[in-house]
Amino acid sequence: MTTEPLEATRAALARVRGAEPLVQCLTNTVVTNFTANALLALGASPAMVDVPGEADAFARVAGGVLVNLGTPHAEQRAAMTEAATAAREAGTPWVLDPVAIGALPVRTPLAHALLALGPAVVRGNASEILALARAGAGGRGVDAAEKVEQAAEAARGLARTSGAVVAVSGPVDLVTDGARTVRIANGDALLTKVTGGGCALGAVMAAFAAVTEDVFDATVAAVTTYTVAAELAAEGRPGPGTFAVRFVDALAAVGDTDLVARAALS
Ligand SMILES: Nc1ncnc2c1ncn2[C@@H]1O[C@H](COP(=O)(O)OP(=O)(O)OP(=O)(O)O)[C@@H](O)[C@H]1O
Ligand SMILES: Cc1ncsc1CCO
Ligand SMILES: [Mg+2]
Repeated sequence: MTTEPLEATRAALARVRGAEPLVQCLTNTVVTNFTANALLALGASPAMVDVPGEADAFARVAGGVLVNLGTPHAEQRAAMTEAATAAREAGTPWVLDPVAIGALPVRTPLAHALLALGPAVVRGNASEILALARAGAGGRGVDAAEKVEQAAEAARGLARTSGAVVAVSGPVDLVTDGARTVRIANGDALLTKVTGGGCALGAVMAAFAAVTEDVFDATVAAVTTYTVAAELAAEGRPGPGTFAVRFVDALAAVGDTDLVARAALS
């Protein structure tokens, strides 16, 4: 890290809230509303601009872009390639979330093609990262079949070959740029009982990357803020529906005191 990670996280969160970065999301139909609410609660400004003919221009003015392959219909696939190409040209950091790749025949080659367009961050569960690194067959639908540490070496290799920061989610998240690796032991299993727990994290990474020079610092800050908020929301062990609502509230409320008290970075 360029700065001590907890300090970098606190500073990055303040920048997100101060700058209200515009985050373009090309994401799946399951999690669109949850993702927009998570970004708004955090202090960012979401825009689900995923139509060919609009995606290019928007990626040039957005602070960050999310490309999530959860439900990649033909029109959205065209817009994804458009947005990623424009983001690369304009220097807009963009996040690739290769949802459920491995065996599925449309999204798997699409993920590899998008990877070649230079995402700033690749975010996925262990099975998705192993599949993108061509070291695994993929997960069970959108869920991981492997543990985070089983994907650690593949994540480092993928970071080195692609130039992206790679983030593997799970009970303990791992973030690597191929040289540096940080683990974040925060979060709550309730995040896996609500759809979009991983998908909204990708959007939050785009918001942090929009306001942070070092993409590795940005990604660590995003995961730390997001998973500490999940811990706040999980207090009292609510059911999954109540947790989802409380999580949005917690993204708005999470602050320095919570980060200092809870962040478990190593
Ligand atoms: N057992 C757990 N304990 C604590 N936090 C967890 C646990 N499992 C996942 N998380 C957290 O949940 C978030 C989403 O991670 P997960 O690995 O479930 O993503 P995913 O499989 O891509 O999700 P999605 O269903 O959105 O595709 C991350 O912030 C991670 O830290
Ligand atoms: C359930 C589901 N199916 C495709 S995308 C998605 C959201 C969680 O990844
Ligand atoms: Mg996922």
